[in-house]
Amino acid sequence: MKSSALHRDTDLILSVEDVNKTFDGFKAISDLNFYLGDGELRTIIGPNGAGKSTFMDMITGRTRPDTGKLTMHKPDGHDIDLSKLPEFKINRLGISRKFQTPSVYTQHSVYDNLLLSLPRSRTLFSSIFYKESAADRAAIEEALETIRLQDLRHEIAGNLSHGQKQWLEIGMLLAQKPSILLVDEPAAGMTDDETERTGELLISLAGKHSLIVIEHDMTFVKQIARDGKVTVLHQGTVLCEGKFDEVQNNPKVREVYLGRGKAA
Ligand SMILES: Nc1ncnc2c1ncn2[C@@H]1O[C@H](COP(=O)(O)OP(=O)(O)OP(=O)(O)O)[C@@H](O)[C@H]1O
Repeated sequence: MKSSALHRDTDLILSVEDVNKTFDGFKAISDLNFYLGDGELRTIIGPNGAGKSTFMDMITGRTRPDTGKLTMHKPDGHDIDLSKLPEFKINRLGISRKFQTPSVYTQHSVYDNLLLSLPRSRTLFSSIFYKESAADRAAIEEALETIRLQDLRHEIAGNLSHGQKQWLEIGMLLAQKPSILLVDEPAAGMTDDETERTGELLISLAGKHSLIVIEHDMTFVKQIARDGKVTVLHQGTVLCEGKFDEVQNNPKVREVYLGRGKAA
């Protein structure tokens, strides 16, 4: 039952099958199997060292699996073997990653940050002849609306709050129209209000994009998971998968994760 072909009926966008990764004799990822539906918002939790970052690193090509398959399923029916591709080519396929710390151009305005992130505009930006097109402006307006920073479009990004910077960076990634967006602990360091708004933002992206969100904050996980699936990683493999309540009440999860006092 591990053939990716068998899973095509269910509109998958990503299959990770029998993946292993060892660092200096330490098995960071162990027989990992994971399937992401097209348009799904999947939350991943797991204790420190469970392999969450390594998992994302393998999807984006930052780290190569020792064995196993990572396949992106394109809407046109083509399957692409990610394990053979360099990082920049995986990015060009529409797999984008948002790291935990915000990365924006602090000297530029919110608007110009979004302009800079549009495909092709970065190399042209410094040219005095560069003028954004109507399509560019429409894409920027759409991103501003999605991240709810319309009123701060002229603000210098360096002056934004931590949460606003995170939303801006998400907007910058969205300007590239990713198919799969990987988001690493978006709520870390945010106020409660910012956390809730971030949850609303991610929920609004599901359907248009497929998302994998790693998070430790259980209130936030509950907010974004809603009726969707939560995957629990432990010792480099999937310990269990299910709805938030099922996962939270699973004795194995409580033992390895919730029982360690990190969660609600
Ligand atoms: N480049 C590397 N070299 C050696 N060991 C590594 C490397 N990358 C990760 N590891 C080890 O693999 C294991 C999994 O690490 P990983 O960072 O993927 O876990 P994580 O679930 O993201 O943890 P955290 O929640 O603390 O970020 C850890 O024991 C880590 O020390």
